[in-house]
Amino acid sequence: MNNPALIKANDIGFSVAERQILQHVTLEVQQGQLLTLIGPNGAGKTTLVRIVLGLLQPQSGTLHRTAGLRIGYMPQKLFIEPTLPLTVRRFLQLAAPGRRQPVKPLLEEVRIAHLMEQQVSALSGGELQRVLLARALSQSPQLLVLDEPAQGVDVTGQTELYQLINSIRDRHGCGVLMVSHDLHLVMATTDEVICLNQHICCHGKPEHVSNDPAYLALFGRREAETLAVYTHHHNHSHDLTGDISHDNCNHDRDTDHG
Ligand SMILES: Nc1ncnc2c1ncn2[C@@H]1O[C@H](COP(=O)(O)OP(=O)(O)OP(=O)(O)O)[C@@H](O)[C@H]1O
Repeated sequence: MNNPALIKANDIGFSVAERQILQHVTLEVQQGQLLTLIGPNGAGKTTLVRIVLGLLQPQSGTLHRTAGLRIGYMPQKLFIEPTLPLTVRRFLQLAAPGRRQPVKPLLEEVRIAHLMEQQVSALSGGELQRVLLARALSQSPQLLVLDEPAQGVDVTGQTELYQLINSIRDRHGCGVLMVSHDLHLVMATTDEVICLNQHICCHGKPEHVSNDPAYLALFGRREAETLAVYTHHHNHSHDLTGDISHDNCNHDRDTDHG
């Protein structure tokens, strides 16, 4: 794909209180590209997303965004006070007060127009995720950043949601940076996958990554995925904090075959 890059992160490093959270992370998202970030719990995915959004400043490396880039962000968690009377319509109006996009087409796009007058507190997990997606779309984004958009959604609903995200990408031609735990569910719709565990363990087309030894070491066993207990057995190891305790791997963008 040779579309213009919307964001370019180069050799990003980030640490908190001397604990390295990310190191040597390089990636770019192009217009119309769907890039999935995959990695175990605590791998640094949300931290990287927050750096891309400009909410965190990396200690090393550079992040370049296209001038004036409009980003629609769907956070991993959004606490909405359950006792607050708030309809879906009002919630979306509050999300983009300056832009005042009509709410109905947004909800039609995510296929929940019938829920416009429903209380947000009464939504199912899958419905809430679609409302949050509509909220991200209310920014007319050139780049959609989705942090585990399918969490709290059953497997059938997850597949539908990923298909919906893909169709939104096709319709709007926006770039998508998406965090996911399950490569198998996103494989069909993802252009490129980056497998992150503090550094980039491997990257490439989904079929390539799914056969990469580093990916298999992290995610190979389905039961391990189900239990969200991940092991990491390539040519270096991570201590309890996730730090690399010894390593002879290549820390640049090239694949780290474990
Ligand atoms: N502000 C912070 N202070 C201290 N540690 C932090 C901070 N933010 C993140 N971390 C740590 O950095 C690591 C990476 O966190 P992050 O949320 O980016 O991981 P993740 O890959 O998104 O995980 P998950 O899949 O569980 O959501 C975690 O071990 C987390 O505890």
